[in-house]
Amino acid sequence: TLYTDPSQVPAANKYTYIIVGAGPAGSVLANRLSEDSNNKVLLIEAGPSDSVNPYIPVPFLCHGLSPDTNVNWNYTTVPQIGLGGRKVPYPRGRTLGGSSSINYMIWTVGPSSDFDRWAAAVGDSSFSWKNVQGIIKGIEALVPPADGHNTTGQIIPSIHGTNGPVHISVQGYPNEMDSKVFGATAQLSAEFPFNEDMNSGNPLGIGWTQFSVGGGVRYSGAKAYLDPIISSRSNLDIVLNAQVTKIVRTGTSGGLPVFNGVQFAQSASSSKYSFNATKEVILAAGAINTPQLLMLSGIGPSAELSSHGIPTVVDLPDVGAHLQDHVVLPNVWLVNSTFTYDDLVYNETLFIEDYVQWQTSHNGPLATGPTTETGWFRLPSNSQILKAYGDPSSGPLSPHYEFLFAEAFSSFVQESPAAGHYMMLSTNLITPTSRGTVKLASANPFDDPLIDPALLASTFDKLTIREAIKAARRFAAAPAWKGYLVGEYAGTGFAAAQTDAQIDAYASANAATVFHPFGTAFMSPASSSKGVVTPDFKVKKTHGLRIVDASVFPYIPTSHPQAAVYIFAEKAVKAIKNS
Ligand SMILES: Cc1cc2nc3c(=O)[nH]c(=O)nc-3n(C[C@H](O)[C@H](O)[C@H](O)COP(=O)(O)OP(=O)(O)OC[C@H]3O[C@@H](n4cnc5c(N)ncnc54)[C@H](O)[C@@H]3O)c2cc1C
Repeated sequence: TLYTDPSQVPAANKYTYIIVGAGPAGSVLANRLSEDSNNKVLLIEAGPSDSVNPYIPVPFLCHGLSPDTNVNWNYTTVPQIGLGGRKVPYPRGRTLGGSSSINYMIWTVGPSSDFDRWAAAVGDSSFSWKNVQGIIKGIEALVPPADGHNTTGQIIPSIHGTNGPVHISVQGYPNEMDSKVFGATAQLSAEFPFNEDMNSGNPLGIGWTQFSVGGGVRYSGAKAYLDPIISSRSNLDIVLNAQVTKIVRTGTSGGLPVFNGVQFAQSASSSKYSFNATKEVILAAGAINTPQLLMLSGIGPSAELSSHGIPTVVDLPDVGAHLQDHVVLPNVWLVNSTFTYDDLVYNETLFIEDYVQWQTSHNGPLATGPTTETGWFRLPSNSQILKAYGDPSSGPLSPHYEFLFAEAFSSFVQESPAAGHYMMLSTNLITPTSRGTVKLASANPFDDPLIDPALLASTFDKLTIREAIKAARRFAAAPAWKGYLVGEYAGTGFAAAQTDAQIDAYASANAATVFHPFGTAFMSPASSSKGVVTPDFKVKKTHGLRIVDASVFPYIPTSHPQAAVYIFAEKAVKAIKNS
């Protein structure tokens, strides 16, 4: 049953599992745990249905879902030291599908070494690359792009799943820039090699972006895992517009506090409702709201809790610590072209034509994701930066920085100019050594948490993004761009940023988040005094409570991370079913 208001859930209902948050992780859990008809499952989502915003299913319109929309928590960071004290928007999805309903849909599983490093860090080989292959194939269904073109040479079908819930495709509708990107890749292949499929375990090089898009439609966690079962599974209840305000301690077992109750409400002024799970409460509220909720419930660093008058039930200092995020720096070039996606911003008639085409056939330019090529690179092995600061990557296949290409103006700091044609080649920092925090602003669950992703805060991060910008300029100097790239855009300070000091100042003034918070309730061996959850996703020093979402990763994926979240969630299901 789908309830749109907390007051509709019958008070007499009994649940085996209560899941908090309907992002990709929560959607996987709700589907898999309700496969067993003996389980009665309640999925609680703070936001509304994903049907309230018509842009959600339209791949290219992901740009219109952040910031400040009705399916978003619309957070802002605290002032960022590495960004000259700027605060930056920090969108998180607040609807069925969570952030996978507002994200940019880039689908990357990351390097094999990420999985092997997680396995080593948590002391459990089931997380290794070799051991998650079956899980990855079970999640994916590789499908043709919306324009149906032959994808030979763009993707290796044999490494993908064919029958999973999340549809995956390359973008379709090749544009003018694509041939230039691959021309430059061929010309400069020693530094920027072509990679036919970056989801093979080796992402390095430049290739076609794969998206969680099928048939021209976004595949969010909700579309993939909830839509197919929402009306048929009588043992699954979903309640929308219900914000969990506290995880409730219901007793003690074996000397440990049992946390299998939840309290939720529609808003600060509305009534509160409480339910207990007979087995477990599973937090899947994401890397920002999961630590917030733990702290509101007395689970976290005791000094932080007592500063807000919250009694500590379980002292876990790593709750809200170790926040890791990727940094985006959109670099813009002017291009010599009569059409780029900028025209959709300038020409309303054209936009409406394309939108109508998408509405009638799920086809056309809006049926594709926003960034047609992606590249992953390492600092050179003799790099002074690696010598001085160590190598934070997971191994020789793990990238330090990324290129993302889009045939349009893009800046997180400025509005689009009123005219002109542009290309964006963003340089993204993938292995940050900075660590930030999520803290409470107050004991009121309806106050936004204080989010400090510490963007570009460390010297390693600053020096690496500087090298990435220089690499992007080397790539843009390839002969293939001649006649197409006109010059670097001046308005963001890019063209004028030539000395190292100028480049650093430009990066600090223009960088923002790639929206990938991770690690705020990280996993470690059960015997370790560090960390928040055990390798079977149980919250340490408690009974009846697990966390399954982006919070639990000991290191941020060196990729776009949604695939890793699905993989961890499918792994967690196995752990829950086995216990
Ligand atoms: C704008 C944007 C673009 C992105 N682009 C990409 C991309 O292209 N590729 C990629 O791989 N990744 C991308 N990501 C990241 C990716 O979407 C996330 O890593 C992933 O969704 C995290 O999943 P999650 O289940 O941990 O949390 P979330 O997806 O954040 O879901 C958490 C859910 O819990 C709900 N919730 C939170 N608190 C409560 C509460 N107290 N009570 C009830 N419900 C609650 C939220 O409303 C939300 O629905 C992007 C993210 C954003 C925001």
